[in-house]
Amino acid sequence: MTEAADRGHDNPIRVGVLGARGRMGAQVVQAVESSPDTTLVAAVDAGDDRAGIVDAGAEVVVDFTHPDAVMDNLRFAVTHGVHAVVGTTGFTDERLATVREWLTPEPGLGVLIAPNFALGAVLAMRFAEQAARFYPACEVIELHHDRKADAPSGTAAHTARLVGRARAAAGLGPAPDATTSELPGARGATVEGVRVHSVRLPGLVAHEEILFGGTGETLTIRHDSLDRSSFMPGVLLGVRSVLRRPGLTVGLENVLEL
Ligand SMILES: NC(=O)C1=CN([C@@H]2O[C@H](COP(=O)(O)OP(=O)(O)OC[C@H]3O[C@@H](n4cnc5c(N)ncnc54)[C@H](O)[C@@H]3O)[C@@H](O)[C@H]2O)C=CC1
Ligand SMILES: O=C(O)C1=N[C@H](C(=O)O)C[C@H](O)C1
Repeated sequence: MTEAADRGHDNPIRVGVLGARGRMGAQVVQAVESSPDTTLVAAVDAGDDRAGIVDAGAEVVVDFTHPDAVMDNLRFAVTHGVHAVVGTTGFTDERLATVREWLTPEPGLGVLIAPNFALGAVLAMRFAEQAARFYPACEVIELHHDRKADAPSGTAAHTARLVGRARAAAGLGPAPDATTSELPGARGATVEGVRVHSVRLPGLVAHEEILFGGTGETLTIRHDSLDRSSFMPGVLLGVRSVLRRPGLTVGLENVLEL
C-alpha cells in the first residue's frame, strides 16, 4: 500500500501517538520511526500529559487507546488543529455525527477513522458488501485475542452494518431462522439485522469470517491478521493521506479508492 508521498527525509510528517505503550501504539511508534517520510514527535499513554503533542508541533496524531478515551482525545486534537488518524473502536453513528460537528469550524482539518487498517480486512468488508444482495442469509464471526476490551469487534460491527444496509437496499427481508428456543446469547448480537458472534482466545490476533448461505451452497469470506504488523502500512497510508483529506473520512476503503 503506497501513496505518492510529497514529504520525505528533509520534511517528514510530524506524528504524535496516543496509546503509545499499548499493543498497537507501540507498533505505530516503531513504524513512524522507521518510515522515511514520518517522524515521531510525541508518544503519549494514559497518565501522560497529552499537551506534549501540541507542544511538539505534531501535524497528525494517531490514536489507538480505548473506546472510553477516544472521543476526548479526538476533541483535543481537533480543537488544537491537529489532524487525526484513529484506529480505536467504539464509533457509533452518533459519535461520528459529533466528530463532524467538531470539524465544522475547522474546514482544513482531516480526521480518518478506520475500523481496520489491514488491507485484507478492508477488502473482505468490500467483498461482503458486494455479496450481500445475492444471499438470503449472512452471519459474521469475529475471533480475537483474549485481551480485547470490546465485543463485537469494530470491524465486525462495521461489516454487519455494510451487509445489513446492502441487504436492505436490495429489498431483502430478515434472514430465514426457525430458532424458537435459545439460551440468551446463543445466536449472538444483532447489528442492522445481521447476527454477529464473538470468540476470545489466547493465541489469536484478529480474524473475521463472513458467512453467506443460499440454495445448496455457502460462501465464506475470511481474513486473518496473524501479526499487528498487518495494520502498519494502512496506518502510515492514513497518516500521509489525512493531511489532504479535510473533514471526516470513515474507513480506509475511501483512501484506497476501492
Ligand atoms: N483499526 C484497527 O486496525 C485496529 C484497531 N484496534 C483498536 O485499537 C484500540 C487499542 O487496541 P490495543 O492496542 O490492542 O489496546 P491496548 O490496551 O494494548 O493499548 C491501549 C493503550 O492506550 C492507553 N490509553 C488508555 N487511555 C488513554 C488515554 N486517554 N490517553 C492515552 N493513552 C491511553 C492504555 O494505557 C494502553 O497502553 C482498541 O479499540 C482496538 O480495538 C486494534 C488493532 C487494529
Ligand atoms: O482489538 C483488536 O485487536 C482489534 N480491534 C479492531 C476491531 O475491533 O475491529 C481491529 C482488529 O480487529 C483488531
